[in-house]
Amino acid sequence: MALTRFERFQTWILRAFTRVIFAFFQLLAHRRSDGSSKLPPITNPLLMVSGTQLAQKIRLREVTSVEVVQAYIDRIQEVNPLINAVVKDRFAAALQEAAQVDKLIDEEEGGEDVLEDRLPLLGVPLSVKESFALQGMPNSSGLVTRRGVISGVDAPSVGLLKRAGAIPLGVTNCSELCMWFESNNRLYGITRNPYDTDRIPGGSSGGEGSILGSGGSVIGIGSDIGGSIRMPAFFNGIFGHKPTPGIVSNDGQFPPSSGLHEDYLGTGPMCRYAEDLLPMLRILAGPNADRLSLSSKVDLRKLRFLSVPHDGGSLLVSPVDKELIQIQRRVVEHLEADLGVKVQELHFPQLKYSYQIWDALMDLPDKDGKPPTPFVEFMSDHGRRVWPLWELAKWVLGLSSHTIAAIGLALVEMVKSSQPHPFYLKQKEELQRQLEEALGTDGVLLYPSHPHIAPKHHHPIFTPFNFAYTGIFNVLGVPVTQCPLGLSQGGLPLGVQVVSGRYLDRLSLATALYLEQAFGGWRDPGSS
Ligand SMILES: CCCCCCCC/C=C\CCCCCCCC(N)=O
Repeated sequence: MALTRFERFQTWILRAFTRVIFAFFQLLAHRRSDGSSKLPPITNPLLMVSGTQLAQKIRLREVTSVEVVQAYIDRIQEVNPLINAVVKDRFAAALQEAAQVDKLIDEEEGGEDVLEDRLPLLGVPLSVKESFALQGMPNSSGLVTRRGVISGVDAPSVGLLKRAGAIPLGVTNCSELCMWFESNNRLYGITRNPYDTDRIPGGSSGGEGSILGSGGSVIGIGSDIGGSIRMPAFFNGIFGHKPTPGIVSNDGQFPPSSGLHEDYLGTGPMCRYAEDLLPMLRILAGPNADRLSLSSKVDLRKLRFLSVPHDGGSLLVSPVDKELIQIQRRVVEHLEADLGVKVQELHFPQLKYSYQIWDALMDLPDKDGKPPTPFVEFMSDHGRRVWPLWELAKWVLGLSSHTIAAIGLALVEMVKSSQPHPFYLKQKEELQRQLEEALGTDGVLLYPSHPHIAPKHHHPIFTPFNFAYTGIFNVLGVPVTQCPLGLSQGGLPLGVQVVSGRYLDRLSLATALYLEQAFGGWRDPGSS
């Protein structure tokens, strides 16, 4: 299924056209930009340890929870004016809760083990994506018409983290209705990348990515139906995990899932240190954790590693940056030299239809025949319908309360056929079969996280289909861990997606721990 000459010509024209338009856009945007700002380096050593280690230090009374929470509040206050990641804080309440934790530890007579077992994250600060219900905090998903919506209860996933002892510091920005990979909306504004504030932190969990990457949070929670955990994790140099579907509850988020979206949406941990991924997943999974056998030891030498360097040349998606191809090759070389394994390079011809496959699957009805809620319905203004073309006209005049991305998605929805194309459904079946066969029960696959290293602000408008590199694994229903791999020549995070078979999340999580050791994991953007 190689591309025909005509297809290659079409692609070339499309890319050249996009480049010219973006260059023109940049020229205009440059005149309005206030320039990139450098984040201050992290000076407090408390900010340089994992959540797991912080919890242990708190339990052992080496440090108080109040000290830890205060250290994170100080860092957020230092960086947030530059990155606009935390959109509403609860610092006073968090400090009170931390004081209660310290009191509880003073009074606990059962010993450290009891606390570790019952409250593994006791006293550790947590950030939460704003689209999740967190009691007493806004839950708008960046929608102006939801201004003032305050959660009365916690989303089940957030509740589990709180019951494990984590202390939420606030909620973080996302794209409008969580359906874009730049975190910008008309309610809270635009979030910036801590490594270069002229660049995107990704989306939709971009506030999480940005605050974690900047050292203003150590553990957080995100959601992902097309890459919304993995893209921000990649662009901000942190870890993120999209679990096997059906393991972590997606309830208590806005917008709620409909159609088959529940099968594709993943709620999962985002964090700076790989050792926090597994304990967080265990907590988030609740009773479902047993289905993942997370305590079984993984011997990396016994795994089969597979590497897919690119999607094979999609007409719609950009080619993968050279530095990303090179770093994935370095991972392969490292695995072979260090573990003595042979990494097999694979190519799946269907991957070049990743966007079309994702799009076709997203339109399918649920098992009762109910189609997904149209995107435009979520945009509606207190029951008043939003007309995408009218909204576009308003946007041009600067009068719309929606982002161009949301308007664009509503327009696309308006013109596209509601019947998924059978060709793409067939491609998905074939890809699923081949992927499952390749992964088996001991396979781990490396795949680029995105074609580009963190792009400039607004660039996704010109490359809207690039999320297909992550989106394809949502519809394939496999777990994926996003791993940082150091910085590019330009000082921006590099990374890779690590994919494993269904219910075998522990394989990609173990690989993440290994890659952190080998490639250095998260770096302080202030010192890099
Ligand atoms: C401004 C132009 C808009 C054109 C829209 C072209 C169609 C692209 C289709 C879908 C983009 C969805 C991006 C999904 C990003 C991640 C979503 C998630 N929550 O995981």
